[in-house]
Order: sequence, then C-alpha cells, then structure tokens
Amino acid sequence: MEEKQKVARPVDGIEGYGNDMVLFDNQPLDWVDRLYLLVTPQDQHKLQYWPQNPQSFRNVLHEYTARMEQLKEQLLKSIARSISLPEDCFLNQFGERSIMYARFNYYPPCSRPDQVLGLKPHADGSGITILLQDKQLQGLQVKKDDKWYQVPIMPQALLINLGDQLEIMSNGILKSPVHRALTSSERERFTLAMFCAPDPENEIGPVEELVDDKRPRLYKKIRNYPETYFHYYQQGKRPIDAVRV
Ligand SMILES: O=C(O)CCC(=O)C(=O)O
Ligand SMILES: [Fe+2]
Repeated sequence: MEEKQKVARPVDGIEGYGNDMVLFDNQPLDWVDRLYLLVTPQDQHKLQYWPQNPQSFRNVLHEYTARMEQLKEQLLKSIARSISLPEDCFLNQFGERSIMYARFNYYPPCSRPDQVLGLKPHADGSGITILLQDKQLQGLQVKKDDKWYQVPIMPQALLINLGDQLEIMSNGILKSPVHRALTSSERERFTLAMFCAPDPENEIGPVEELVDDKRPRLYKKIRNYPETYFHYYQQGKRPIDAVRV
C-alpha cells in the first residue's frame, strides 16, 4: 500500500498509480486499479511514478519496452504489407518520436460481477496495443455484430489489438474493435497493456493509397488523438466518431 502511495497519480495527471479520473457526473467507473507510465520516448520518463520496489521493476520494464518497440515495428510493417501498402507507411506516421504507454491493470475481486465491469466497453486510442493477459483468469471480451465473445487465455502469447489510430490511417480498412473486461467474485486479475501510438505532434490521417473515388476519405486528419479520445472515452462515447468526415 505504501509503495502504491509513493507513486500515486496526482488528481490532475495521467501517470502513476490510481483509478479513473472523474471528469463528469454519472460517469461509469471501472473496477480496476492501474499503474500508467509513459515508457517511450525515454527522455520523457517521469521516474517519480516508477516504483522502486521491487528493485528489479525499472530494469525489467526498460527491457520489456525495448522488446515491445521491436515487435511494434515488425507488426506495423507486416500489417502494411498485408494490405499491399509500402511497409513504412504506418511507421512514417508514427514518426521518430512515437510514444508507448504501459498500463498495468489490476482488477480486484468484486462481489457483484453481474453489475460491475472491470473496464467499460471501449476501443483503444492507440495505433496498436500489445496485451499480456492474466495466465489464469479470463475476462476480456470483444464485440462483434452486437455480441460479446470471450477471448481465450493463451499462456505465452501476446494479444495484439488494433486501436483507433490504425483504423484512421487505414481509412477504415482495419478495424479497432470494441472490447471490455469483466470482474470475478473469486479471484483478482492482472494484465499489462502496452499502447503504441504516433507522436502526438504528428498529423495523422488515412494513407493516400487507400483514398480514391471508390473509397472516399472516411476520417479527417488529426493531431494529438489521445486528447480527443480521453474526453469521449470517459463519457462512454466512441472517440473515433469525432474524426469521421
Ligand atoms: O485487461 C484486459 O484484458 C483488457 C485491458 C484493456 O483493454 C486496456 O487496458 O485497454
Ligand atoms: Fe483496451
């Protein structure tokens, strides 16, 4: 507890240990505590929020971040190739100063899982998200055609989720799925999400190759999508609707 307090999120900040920011009356709250840290670029680390206990925490997170940066690059290239685009087209929009956030999600046991969600339905605001799932407890669900589907646990596997910014860049060809997390009355659940996103100062938008007469531009160009995202998300709305043409 004491260690968590040392890195507690300030009321007006996003990094650190805490729970939902309350921005609106009647805002549905999530049954989750989280430690949220910017891990890339390194020169923007706010180390005051990086726990020193356990002692290995900072080094392990550094190393994990470096691996996830490599994985992100490979994934963005492969995804581009898979839809016949030049392999660097998403990476170029991410830019040299692309960002990555680590979010450690801790869902405590909840006595009313029928009433309370761990995370309300949302699509990620990232470009892509790399999720390390809890090894024992399922909880993640994805929505398709208005039905919720349970995501199975695959030990040793990372789950890759596409976020809104890749949907925007791909002019809607790639979809950023809506998902949610359930709670359990029996057990706690831990997950680690790494959100990979473009440099917020870069203007992003549908890549030119994917806009033509047959497929008109679906999304506007936008800078700093996370800012737009955050406000819509906490009201339970879909932020990507704000950038539709
Ligand atoms: O905890 C999970 O399984 C999902 C986490 C998630 O969707 C998120 O952090 O955005
Ligand atoms: Fe998510």
